[in-house]
Amino acid sequence: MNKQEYKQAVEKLNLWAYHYYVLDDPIMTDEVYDKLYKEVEQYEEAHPEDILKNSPTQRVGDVVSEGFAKEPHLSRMWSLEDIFDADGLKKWLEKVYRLDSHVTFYCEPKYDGASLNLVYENGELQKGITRGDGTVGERITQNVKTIHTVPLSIEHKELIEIRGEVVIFKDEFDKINKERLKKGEPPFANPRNAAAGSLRQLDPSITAARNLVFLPYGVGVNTLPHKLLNDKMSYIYELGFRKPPLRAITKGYDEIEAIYERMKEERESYSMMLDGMVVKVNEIAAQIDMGYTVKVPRWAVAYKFPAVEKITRLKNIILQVGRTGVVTPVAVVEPTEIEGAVVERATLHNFDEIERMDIRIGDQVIILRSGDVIPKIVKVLTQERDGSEVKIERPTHCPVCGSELLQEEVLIKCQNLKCEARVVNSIIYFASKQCLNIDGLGNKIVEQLFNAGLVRSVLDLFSLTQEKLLELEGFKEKKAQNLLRSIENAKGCELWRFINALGIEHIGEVASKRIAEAFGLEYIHQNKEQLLTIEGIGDEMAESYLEFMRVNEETVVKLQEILRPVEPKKREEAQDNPFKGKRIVLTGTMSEPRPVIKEKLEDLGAKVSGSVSKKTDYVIYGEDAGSKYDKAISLGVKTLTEDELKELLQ
Ligand SMILES: NC(=O)c1ccc[n+]([C@@H]2O[C@H](COP(=O)([O-])OP(=O)(O)OC[C@H]3O[C@@H](n4cnc5c(N)ncnc54)[C@H](O)[C@@H]3O)[C@@H](O)[C@H]2O)c1
Ligand SMILES: [Zn+2]
Repeated sequence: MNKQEYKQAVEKLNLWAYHYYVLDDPIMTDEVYDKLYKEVEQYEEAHPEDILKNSPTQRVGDVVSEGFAKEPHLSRMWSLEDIFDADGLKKWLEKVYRLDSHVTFYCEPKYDGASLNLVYENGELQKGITRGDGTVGERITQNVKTIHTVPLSIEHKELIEIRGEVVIFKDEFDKINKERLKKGEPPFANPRNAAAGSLRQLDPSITAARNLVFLPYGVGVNTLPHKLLNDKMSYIYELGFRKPPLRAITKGYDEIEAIYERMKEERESYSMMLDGMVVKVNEIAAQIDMGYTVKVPRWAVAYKFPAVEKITRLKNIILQVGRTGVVTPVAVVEPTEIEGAVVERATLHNFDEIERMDIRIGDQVIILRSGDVIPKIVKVLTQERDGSEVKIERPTHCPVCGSELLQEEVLIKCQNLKCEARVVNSIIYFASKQCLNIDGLGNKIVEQLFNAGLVRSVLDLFSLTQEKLLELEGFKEKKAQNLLRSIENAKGCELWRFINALGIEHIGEVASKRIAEAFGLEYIHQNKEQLLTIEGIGDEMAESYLEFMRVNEETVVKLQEILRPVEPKKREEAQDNPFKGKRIVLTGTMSEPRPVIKEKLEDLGAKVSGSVSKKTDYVIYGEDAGSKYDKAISLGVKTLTEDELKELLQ
C-alpha cells in the first residue's frame, strides 16, 4: 500500500462505516471491511507520520446521529481489537504477558448487536445511551425502557454504568423479516442491523414491538469491590441481568482455544448471533495497569468466528413451482465457501424483493448463511457494477406447464391444478415427516413414480403393486416391498396428520391439530362460524379450508376411506387447578420425558404448545433450557422450574 492507496482505503472504510453505523444498512461485508482495516493499520504502523485524523483506527466508529439528544458517558466506551486465528491469539497473548505474566482470562461471547450504556443511580435506571463515538452517545432512555431484559430498578444503590449489547434473537429476527416481506417492506440484512435500527427509533413503540434483548458484558463507572472480572459479572447477573450462554475462566492459550472451539460449535444453538468470543484479562488490577490505546483496551480482544457473510456473483435465477403453485425465484451463485460448506443456491423470497433490490444477473452480492437455513442474498453491491448486468423480468408463464401465471399480492402463482410441479410437490408433501411420514417416499422416488405414470395423484399411491414397482429402474423386490409396507403403515394415522397431509393452503400442523381436536371425524362438514371458534383460526384460514373441502370433498372422502385416520381421544373436563386453561410451553431436560409431562398437563386442562408468545402463561423449564426460556424472559412470560410446577400442584 502506498500513501495514495492508504488515503483511498481510509475513504472507503469511512464510507462503509457510514452505511454500517449511521444507516444501519451496510454495503460491504465485515470480512472485506476487516481486511482493508488491517491493511490500513499495517500502513500506519510503518508510516506513523502519515496517519490521517479521520482514519477509522483513530476513533470508535459510531457516529452520533441527529434526532437524538447527545449525552456524554461518565467513563469512556471502547471498541475491541480483532484477531482471526490461533496465530493472532498467540501474538496477542505475548503482548499481554509482556505487561503481566500472571494473568488469567475471562471468556464470553461477542454478541453481534448494538452497544448500550445503562446508568443506574439509587437503584433506578436513569439513562440509556448508545456508544456513539465512545465519549458522547445518543440518549435513548425511553426506547431502552421498553426492553424487558433491562431492569428499571436494581438492588445496587450506588452509581453504576452497566454496559452491554442489545440484540435481536434469531427466531425473532426471522419473524420480523417474514412480516416485513409480507407487507412488502424491505427485510433487515442481519440481526445486528435490525437490533441497531430498532434501538434508535424516534418512536419508542417501534422499539417495543421488536423484542430486543440486553446482554451485559461489563461496567463503566462503578464502586464494586471485586478483584476479578468474573466476580463482577456474577454480581451484575445477580442484579437481574441475563447471563451469557457460555462463559469461562481460562489459564492460557490451550484453554482459550478449547473454549473458542466449543463456542464456535455451539453457537448455532444459541438464541442470539455471535460474531466471535471476547477474551478479557480477569484480574481488574492488571486491567487498570494495562490500560487502553486510543481505541481499544489492551486487556481484551475479540477472537472472531469465521465469517457467515461472503461476496459472490449472481449467475442466474431459476424458478421453482411449489405444491400450492407459488413460483419462487432461486438464485444460482458462483460457488462460494462459507464455514466449510460450498454455497451455490440462495433464496430471493419473491419478485417484489428482486425488484426492490434491483438485483441483476451478473451482480456482485452479499450472501449470508446462518445455521441450516438456505443462504440468503442480503445485499446487492450496486456500486460494483460495470454495466454488463442484466435485468430480471417477472415471469408471465409457468416454467413447468406453461400456463399463465397469476399475481396474488406479493406471490406469483401457477393456477393449473394439474401442473406437474404442483402435483409432484403435493405428493412429496403428503408423504413428508410432518404429514403421513411415509418412509422411502422422498423427492426422487415421487418424481420417478410420476414420470413412469404410476402415480398421478396421492390416491394412486394406494393402488401401487409390487409388479408395477419392479418395472422401475433401481427397484428390486426388497425396495418395492419396503415402500409398499410404509405406504400401508400410513393407514390408521392420527387425524391431524391426515388433515395436514391434504396440503390446504394456510392450514399447517398446528391448525390441523386444533381442527382434529375440535371436530374429530366431523372435520369435513363444518361451516365458517364453527371454524372461527377455534383459537388461532382466522378468516383467511377458514375460507381456504372451506373452499378446499368444497372442491375436493370427493377425493378427501375416498382418502379417508383408505387411510381411516383415528380421532384424538377426548379428555374429561379437568378439576380446578392452577394450570387449567393455561397456555404452557415446556423446555429443557426434565426428570421425565417431556411428552409425559405434556400429557399430564393436558390432563389438567392445560394447553401445551411448542413456541413461546406473549399469550403464553407459563414456560416450565428443565436443565439446559435454551431459546424458549430466553424468549419467555424477553417477553416477560412467567417461568417455573419443574419443582415449582410440582409445588403448585400440591
Ligand atoms: N460491513 C461494514 O461495512 C462495516 C463497517 C464498519 C464496521 N464494521 C464491523 O464492525 C466491527 C468494528 O466495529 P466496532 O468498533 O463497533 O467493534 P466491534 O463491534 O467489533 O467490537 C466492539 C464492540 O463489541 C461489542 N461487544 C459484544 N460483546 C462484547 C463483549 N462480550 N465484551 C465487550 N464488547 C462486546 C461492544 O458493543 C463493543 O463496543 C468490525 O467487526 C467490522 O467488521 C463493518
Ligand atoms: Zn404450472
